[in-house]
Amino acid sequence: MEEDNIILQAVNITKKFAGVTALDNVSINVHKGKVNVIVGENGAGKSTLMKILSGVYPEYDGTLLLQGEPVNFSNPKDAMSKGIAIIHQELNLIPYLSISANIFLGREIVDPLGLLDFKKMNAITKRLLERVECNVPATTLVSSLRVGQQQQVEIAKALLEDAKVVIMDEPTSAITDAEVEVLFRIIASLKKQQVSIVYISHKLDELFLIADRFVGLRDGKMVGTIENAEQGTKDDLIRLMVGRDITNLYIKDTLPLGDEIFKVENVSLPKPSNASQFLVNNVSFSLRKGEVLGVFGLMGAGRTELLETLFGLHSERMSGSIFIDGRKVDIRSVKDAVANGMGLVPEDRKKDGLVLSMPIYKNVSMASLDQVIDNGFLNNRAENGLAKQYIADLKIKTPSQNERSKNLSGGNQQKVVLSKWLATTPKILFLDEPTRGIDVNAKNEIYHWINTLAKRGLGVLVVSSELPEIMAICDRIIVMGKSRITGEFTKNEATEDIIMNAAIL
Ligand SMILES: Nc1ncnc2c1ncn2[C@@H]1O[C@H](COP(=O)(O)OP(=O)(O)OP(=O)(O)O)[C@@H](O)[C@H]1O
Repeated sequence: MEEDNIILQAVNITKKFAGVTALDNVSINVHKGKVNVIVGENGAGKSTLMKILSGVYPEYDGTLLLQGEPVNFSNPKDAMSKGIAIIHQELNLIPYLSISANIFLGREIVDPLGLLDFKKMNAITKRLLERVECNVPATTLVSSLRVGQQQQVEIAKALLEDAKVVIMDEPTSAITDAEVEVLFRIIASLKKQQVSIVYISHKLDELFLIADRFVGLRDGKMVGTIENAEQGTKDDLIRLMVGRDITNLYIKDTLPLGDEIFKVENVSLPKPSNASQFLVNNVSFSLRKGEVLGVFGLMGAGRTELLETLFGLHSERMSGSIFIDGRKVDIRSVKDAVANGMGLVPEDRKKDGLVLSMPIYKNVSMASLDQVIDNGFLNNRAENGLAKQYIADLKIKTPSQNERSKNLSGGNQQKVVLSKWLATTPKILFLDEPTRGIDVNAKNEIYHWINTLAKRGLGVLVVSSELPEIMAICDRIIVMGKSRITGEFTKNEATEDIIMNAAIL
């Protein structure tokens, strides 16, 4: 590869945090007009490297070269003015401002009188929105946009500054399949304009659709590249990430099922704004001990609302009945749910699952304080012991149980949330998208965990929008569409086509 095909280079980059070397002498090249995919297990250092490339971390050892010239970005704005933009997993728009105001925030256009030139800014925004296939007026409030559209606005914002490199950190983790298609078309058109993409994702199948080349990171080190993505196989990619083949790929054991542990009858949840429309509409199902029941549905089908309703989060509006071990229960709060042996690992770990500023051990014990209280006092040793056990069991990558949760990589944060709920020793566990943002190896480990829990006699309800996942890990699958149950299939009956057809009813 000739030098002029390389737009951005990281040369011998080392980045240390207290106690952790996140990047160890890493050198990578970003090729011009290509989709450069960075792969690696959770905690490998991908996000840290992206933050260095985009000015979020101005301090590190080593050098960045932009078109062969050394650069040092003092902050993301500085990086952006030099043509490097980053689209974070959590989008950064201001909801109560218009699209145009967001795009021009901090770089507003003023007319000769010094007044804000809305007409000009709206006109430029309109053109940028067209480039990213977002067909809404420039004056639309960001709060009224779907997540996928907000992401398109972020990309439009990057294009305003004529980005040469756009970094995307797990861009498809929260958008619909239709929005993914639009995103991939935008990426293709950016490539044509010689814009370079740096892309991180754990969804291996999608990577093969868009990657031109792969760069592998492992434990903070650069371990190799696959220069021609078309010639790489899924096994090559896994080997690059993990350093070995994953031989123990998951297939669920078929276990004898126990008695019915959980039953739901005619559960409904009306919309807060309109009691004649429903977020969950007349849902009934049952779950047996040792059973893994999947809930599949497209975005907005009511899956997360169903779990929340059953977990006592909307008790004031909910109707219908819940039975545990054949006994009718009244779940009016999360506390009631936990007291009745239920656990919920939520979809949005940062918002609902973790207190990020707290150390790991506090998060792990948070929902099971009775286990770590001695004579009315918190027993620090018991709390630490509990956390240590889960760090070992779930292979959480951290210097110690004292590390603040916000310093963990995304995948490892997810494992802490899982630990928190396993520590409550639930009888019924709800998992909402349990492997989002999780690498291929850790996914496999989590599947084995789910199997182990089922063997211990738990009833497990798993919501997932990944069809291959739900088909691999469940004994039975219910499908939701438009807030109702639209299909139910055993493991043997389920095929991707049948499930998808039920979901789009
Ligand atoms: N601010 C921080 N303070 C301390 N340690 C950190 C900080 N940020 C990252 N780390 C550590 O650096 C390592 C690399 O983390 P990074 O987030 O870059 O991984 P990643 O490859 O993006 O992982 P994932 O796929 O799980 O998101 C991890 O061990 C993480 O705990």
